[in-house]
Amino acid sequence: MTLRAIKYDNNNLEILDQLLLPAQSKYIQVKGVEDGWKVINKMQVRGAPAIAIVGCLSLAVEVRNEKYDSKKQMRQEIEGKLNYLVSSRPTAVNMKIAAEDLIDFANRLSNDETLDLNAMKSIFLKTIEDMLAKDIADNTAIGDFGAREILKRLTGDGLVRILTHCNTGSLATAGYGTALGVIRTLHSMKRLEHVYCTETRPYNQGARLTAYELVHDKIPATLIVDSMVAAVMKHRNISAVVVGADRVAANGDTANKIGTYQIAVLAKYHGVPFYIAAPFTSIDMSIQSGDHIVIEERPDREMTHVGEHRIAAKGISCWNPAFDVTPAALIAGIITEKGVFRPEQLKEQYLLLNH
Ligand SMILES: CSC[C@@H](O)[C@@H](O)C(=O)COP(=O)(O)O
Repeated sequence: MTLRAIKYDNNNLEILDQLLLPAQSKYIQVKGVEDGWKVINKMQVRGAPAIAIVGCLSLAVEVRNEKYDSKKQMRQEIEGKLNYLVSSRPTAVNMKIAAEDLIDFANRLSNDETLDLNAMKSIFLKTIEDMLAKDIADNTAIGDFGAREILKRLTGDGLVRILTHCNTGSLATAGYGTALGVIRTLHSMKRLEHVYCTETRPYNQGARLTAYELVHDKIPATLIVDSMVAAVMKHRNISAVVVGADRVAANGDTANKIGTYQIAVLAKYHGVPFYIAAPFTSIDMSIQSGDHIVIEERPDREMTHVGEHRIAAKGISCWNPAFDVTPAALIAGIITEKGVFRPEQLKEQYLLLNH
């Protein structure tokens, strides 16, 4: 069993094929941007932070091997390739934000007359390579802030029971995870009694990937199907729900894996605090509300089949949105690497802390 979704050494990029987990652990080499686009689009790598890191590293592999005539040519090619990578999946914002930042950075390097082509290339590559370590550091900070926030509200036996949805762990990030990072921290503090993870139909990120991570780390956990959430809240005394995000709008509305919204509605009814755990790179201040988030629709086959096996009646039509938007009013707090914010505080805190 391995929990390393992304391997990058000596300009060699490999990703753990998440379509094959948990049955097989097999790495695939990503030789450049074309491969990067394909592994993201086919969901061989998935999870908002991992998508951005793999996309950018696929560009790094290509940039290092490429011979450019000028800094201007390098800058132009970088821009075109990053824009192409952004088109691989539309909902998670991390790749788009990384692309905008890197295009802006390449422009500045290109205009800096003190730098030659080689210097521009190595500074640019180093910036991408640093994303791996930064993501892990952000996730451990999210884990600490999130655990403290949840324990602060605690009454009763001192132990918590958490419900989570989809996969937000080492497999969705460079390591440790966001919502699953909060769970890991609670477990390491010996304050976690139990985790309930949803199956997360139709792609089963919960049953295949989160369950795999929880078993790997020996965290006490139980798998439930998506339709059991209300029953678990009624019968198992859930302390908090913690999930990840693909895009958080300026007002706190949050797009995450399909099914998140209904969990938030159920949490409200049962008086369970509902948290989003996400790095600043998942916050999109360019949109005021979740109404502007484009929701990816995936092929029917992901609903009608499990692997090669058809489970739905032939001829039935399907609707398969991969994400939904949870309104800010249902969110108790957004746990980031810079602190935990109520949705209405997010904009002000982001503008203050994002540098
Ligand atoms: C830290 S991962 C956060 C989100 O990307 C995660 O909750 C999620 O919705 C993943 O969706 P996926 O379709 O598997 O890429």
